Amino acid sequence: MSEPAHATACAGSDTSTGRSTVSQPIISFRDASKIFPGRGRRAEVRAVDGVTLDVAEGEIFGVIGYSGAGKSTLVRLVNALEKVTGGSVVVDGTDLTGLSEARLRGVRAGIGMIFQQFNLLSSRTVAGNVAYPLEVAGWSREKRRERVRELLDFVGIADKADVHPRQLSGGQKQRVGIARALATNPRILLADEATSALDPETTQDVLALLRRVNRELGITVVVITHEMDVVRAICDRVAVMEHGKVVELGDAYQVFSAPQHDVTRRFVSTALKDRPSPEVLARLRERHPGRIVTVGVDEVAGSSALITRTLREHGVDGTVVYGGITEVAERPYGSLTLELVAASPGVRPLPDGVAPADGVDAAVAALRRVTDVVDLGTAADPHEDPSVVRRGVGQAPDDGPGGEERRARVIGGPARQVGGGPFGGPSGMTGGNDLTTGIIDDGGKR
Ligand SMILES: Nc1ncnc2c1ncn2[C@@H]1O[C@H](COP(=O)(O)OP(=O)(O)OP(=O)(O)O)[C@@H](O)[C@H]1O
Repeated sequence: MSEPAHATACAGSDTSTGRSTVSQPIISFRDASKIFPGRGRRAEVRAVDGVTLDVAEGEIFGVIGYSGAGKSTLVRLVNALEKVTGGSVVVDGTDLTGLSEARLRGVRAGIGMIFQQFNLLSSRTVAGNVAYPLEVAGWSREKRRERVRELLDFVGIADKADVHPRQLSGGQKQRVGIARALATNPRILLADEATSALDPETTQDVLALLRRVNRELGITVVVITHEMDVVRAICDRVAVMEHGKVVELGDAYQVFSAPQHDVTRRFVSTALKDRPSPEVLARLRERHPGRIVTVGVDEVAGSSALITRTLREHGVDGTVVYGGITEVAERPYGSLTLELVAASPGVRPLPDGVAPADGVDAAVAALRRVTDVVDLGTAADPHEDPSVVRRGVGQAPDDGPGGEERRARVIGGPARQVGGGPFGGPSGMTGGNDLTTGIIDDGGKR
């Protein structure tokens, strides 16, 4: 794993945002397990299996995994919609193990939750939905009205207060869900596949709203998803789950740039489309006979200006033939694939002592000193792309001298042992809903 799971203080958010980078955990899982007993011939299910991790106060923490990995069960342990069968979960200093229902209601009051299917009350207006947890909590009519107005303003649907959910788009419904979850000022928001039913553009809008919830209201957000793009867009840290266990845990940028586990590599490859596939590479070689290299671009090494300067110093022309630079946790990350050709001395004088034939080799060596480089050879002498192997089955790459040190600079810590690549209730609702706290539950989707 990328990070000791037992740490009591957690690495927090991006320093460039000016937010605190270290804070105390607001949620702690300690060897937490949830085993659903077998029934008849059905075997027991270890939905959550010995998970130890901390969620830092004020961060956006992602939990990613394929279907059945245990993500939903893990977060349902946080508001005790499911109870641990082993280990413990501590929320905001309170150990939930063995807590009475009355005490649990107090803990739940500090936790909001939103769902993939929104779970709105179809018989109530938008304002009525948002007011619902306030009614349950005993707020006066006047205070409720004021709070609902404030919340609908915050989520950007003040004009929809009097319409019913059926008249709303998916994105608007989720905004109502978010407003309702925030109504009683929770300190934690759990988002269970909150954007999975939305189109890509609406997904971005809702993710931007969740980021505002985190930044402007200081609410810790735990995002469950099966989409690495969601992690890329908003998460500070991420836990990758498989078969009930956390198989990788770390800063989102670090996990993207040096994924350790096969499952993580598969997720990362779905979110980063910057590398040419073998088929694309074959076509590139047909069109570009020169030396093809893929260079990493990130906030420390490999800025395009640095790459251009390095090539110029070696009398080499570089043409971008493929690539993409995106943001991971609001920091630049990606790669460019270049065709390198020694500049003709007639066109541009070579630096002293550089012969045209040496230029490309020397430039590749120099690029390796400033960024991660995958040398794909030429059409006449093609080199295999090790990242195809690396991203597929996880062999450790040889990313050239200085690779570990470079990655350490990128992730802001000491050099690590890494095996990853250089880029390397009421009507209309289902489920059990706690009418005392206004907690809305989707019944665990089962
Ligand atoms: N109430 C339950 N009774 C029995 N088994 C359950 C129950 N809830 C979940 N499970 C099982 O626990 C495992 C983990 O389920 P969980 O819903 O936590 O996974 P998930 O990663 O959220 O999956 P998905 O993305 O499909 O929702 C699955 O095998 C599931 O069938």
